[in-house]
Amino acid sequence: GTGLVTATPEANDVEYLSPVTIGGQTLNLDFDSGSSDLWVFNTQLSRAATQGHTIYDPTKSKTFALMQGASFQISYGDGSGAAGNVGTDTVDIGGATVTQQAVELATAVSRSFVEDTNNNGLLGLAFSQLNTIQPAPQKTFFDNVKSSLAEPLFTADLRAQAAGAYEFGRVDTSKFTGEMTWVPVNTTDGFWQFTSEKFSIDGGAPQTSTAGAQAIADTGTTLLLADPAVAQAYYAQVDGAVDDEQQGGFTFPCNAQLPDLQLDVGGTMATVKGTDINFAQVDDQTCFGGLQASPAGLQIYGDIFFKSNFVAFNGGNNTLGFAQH
Ligand SMILES: O[C@H]1CN[C@@H](c2nc(-c3ccc(C(F)(F)F)cc3)no2)C1
Repeated sequence: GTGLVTATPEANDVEYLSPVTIGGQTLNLDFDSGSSDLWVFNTQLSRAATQGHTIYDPTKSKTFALMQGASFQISYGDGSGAAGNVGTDTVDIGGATVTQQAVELATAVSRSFVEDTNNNGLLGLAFSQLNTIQPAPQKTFFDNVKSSLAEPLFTADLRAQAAGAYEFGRVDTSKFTGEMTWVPVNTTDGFWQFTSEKFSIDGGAPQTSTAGAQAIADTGTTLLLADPAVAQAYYAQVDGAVDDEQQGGFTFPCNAQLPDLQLDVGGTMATVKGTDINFAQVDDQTCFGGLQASPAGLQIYGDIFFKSNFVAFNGGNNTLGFAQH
């Protein structure tokens, strides 16, 4: 079978939310190809924590079962996190269905999740080895649904300030232009990881990123966190750009002409549109860049990258497909 849901951007495209039906109850979740837990806001959380959120009530589901003795605790790149207990229930994403999917019920969430009232939990789409359930890690929705899909893959079609889609089981070739390039994935660390060691600015001479070399496709990260050499070289081409410690990264005058950025994905160059690199206004003249230096050795290609590139995640042969859109 297949499954299709919309991916609706929050303000400034900081995240994209998609409807998931759990035991007959539908919540908007943040699909995250950089983690592997499916957890939800639910009736166990305090009224204060759930104010404004849509919550899952396991007592109202005919198909819920508690996973005795199981718990989870997860933290994300920005220091946010959640923890709680675990059950199983029927999970449906746009028609693709898994019975007895591990559903993690938060009993504690960090402040930033409480305040993000449209986000009612995360659905992890990285590899199951990263699942945090104890004593025994459980499979992701994709791992469970894969064998029943027409093709063992899902695609991310994220758009700048417009509704996009996640699709399970097929590659909708009407969603992109030109050819799709497939590259091998290194699953050792549980991410959709690939080699990315070259870059160019506005189609100029290719340069080699020094610390870079490896990148992950991460729909749950807002920005494009690249090798510092990439960010330095890019913003050197933008008049008035500065690395502003107070703002936490590179900023530039909002009327700046932003060049396109080409990034190597497994040997082929993928383009990130300059317009997509203007992320958000931080004061009347100044804008914050969607391209920033990665704090780690690993490059994290987040939503800024996906706005220019349609990506297919193939769990059958562990490859990633990239196409411009
Ligand atoms: O951990 C890595 C795996 N993917 C990245 C990720 N980060 C979040 C996240 C979502 C929402 C929030 C909050 F609502 F603001 F709290 C915080 C973090 N989701 O995926 C980073």
